[in-house]
Formats: sequence, structure tokens, C-alpha cells
Amino acid sequence: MVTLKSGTSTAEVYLFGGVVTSFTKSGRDVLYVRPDAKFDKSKPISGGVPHCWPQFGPGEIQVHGFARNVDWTLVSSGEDTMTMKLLPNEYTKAMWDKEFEVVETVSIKDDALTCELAVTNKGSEPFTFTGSFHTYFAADIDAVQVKGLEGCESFDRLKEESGKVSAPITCKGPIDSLYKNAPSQIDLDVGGGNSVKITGAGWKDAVVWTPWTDMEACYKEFVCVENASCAEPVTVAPGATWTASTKLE
Ligand SMILES: O=P(O)(O)OC[C@H]1O[C@@H](O)[C@H](O)[C@@H](O)[C@@H]1O
Repeated sequence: MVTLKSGTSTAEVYLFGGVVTSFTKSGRDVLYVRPDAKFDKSKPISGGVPHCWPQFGPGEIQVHGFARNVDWTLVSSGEDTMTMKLLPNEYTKAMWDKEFEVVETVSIKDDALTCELAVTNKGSEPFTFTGSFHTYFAADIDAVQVKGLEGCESFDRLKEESGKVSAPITCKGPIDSLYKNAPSQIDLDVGGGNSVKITGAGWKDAVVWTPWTDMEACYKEFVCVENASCAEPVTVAPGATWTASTKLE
């Protein structure tokens, strides 16, 4: 595990899954880790800022892709920033035989956490992927308001229904919805007078997920608000690099 510190903020990053498991501001946990999370590599760490890559959700390969259940390599680390990398191995090639390099830099500065992702195509053919930062926010589910998606086209993955967002999103039952062409800024009220400003760059969509009583033990304590590119796959040309970032403050 790599720990970062800056001012009143701290962060923790696990190389298994390349996941930020903790971000605190003045002692408050901004992120959430589910009580059923395992840190022994037996399954992906369920919480924090996990990767869905190179596949968002279910599809041809395992659900949410493999980036969250393999070891990333530490490239560098300092007091408030670290960089890690993911390259193909036999396990990933068996599922997705592409020559990729994924680099993520995690940093904390001025009480903000920034995760920057760079996907490079090292092969000679274009490849496509979908993905997200499946970010778990500590929240009082009854107080959650996701603001900024008004006007976006939505797709309710539970009801398989399209729609349009007309008001801030609140949680009154299970939600697994995709919001297309999301704006760069989303404001998330988490209760107790706290909110998180989520600034995305390079991503196209947003996703909101709450399992509701499917996860009876913990659903009241978190909501996932994801920066994603999943409505349409991203194409990366040979030698090209796709970049995207998420800033939480
Ligand atoms: O439970 P996981 O694998 O960490 O993923 C969290 C959830 O992510 C959501 O996007 C999926 O629709 C759920 O099915 C899934 O449970």
C-alpha cells in the first residue's frame, strides 16, 4: 500500500487493482469501502476508486474488466503523488489480447484528490475499450443529491429504459443508470452538510449506482458516482494515448 499526505488530506492506494482505497480531508472519509471488501487478492477490492477497464459492466470478458483484479507496478511515489502502471500479462492476454499500457497518477493537493489515467496502444492495430472509475463515496443515502446531470439523456440499466434527467438525482430505491455526454462537473451532496465536487476530464458519461437493499448491510452508507466512457467504446489508434482524469474536492 502507498500512502500520500498533503496538508489535512491523506490517501491510500493499493497496487492490487490499482485502487485508491482512502481519501480523507480534515479527518473526514470522502470514499467508502464496503464491509465485504477483501484485501487478500481473493477478489477485487470493493470500494474507493476502483477501475472498470477495459470493459465497463458485463460483456465479452469478466464483469468490469481485469484492471481491478491484477497487481499494478509502482513507477514512482512521493509524499503527495504516486504513479503506477499496468501492462499485459498471460492472464490479461488470455482475455483481451491487446498491447496496452495503462498508467495512473494519483495525487493530493490543496485538499483535492486527482486520479489521472493514460491508456496507450503499444500494438499495431487500433483497439477499443469501455471503462470508468467506479468511485464509492461515503454518504447518507437518504441525503444524497447528484447535481449537474440535469438535461442529460439517461439509460436505466435496471429497467432498460431511456429518459432525460430533469432534476438532481436522489436515491429512493436501487439505481444503476448511465448518463450520456455528462458535463465535466458533478456536485454530490452526501449529507451532514458535506458535498464533493467531482470534476472529470476526458470521460464522456457518468454512472450512478446504489444497490439498495441488495446490500442490506451497507447500502445506507455509500453511493457510487462514476466518471465513465461506456455508452460508446473509446478507440485508441496504434501509438496513441487516451487520457482522462477525475478530481474530487
Ligand atoms: O460488486 P462489484 O463487483 O464491486 O461491482 C459493483 C457493482 O457495480 C455496478 O456497476 C454493477 O451494475 C453491479 O452489478 C455491481 O455489483
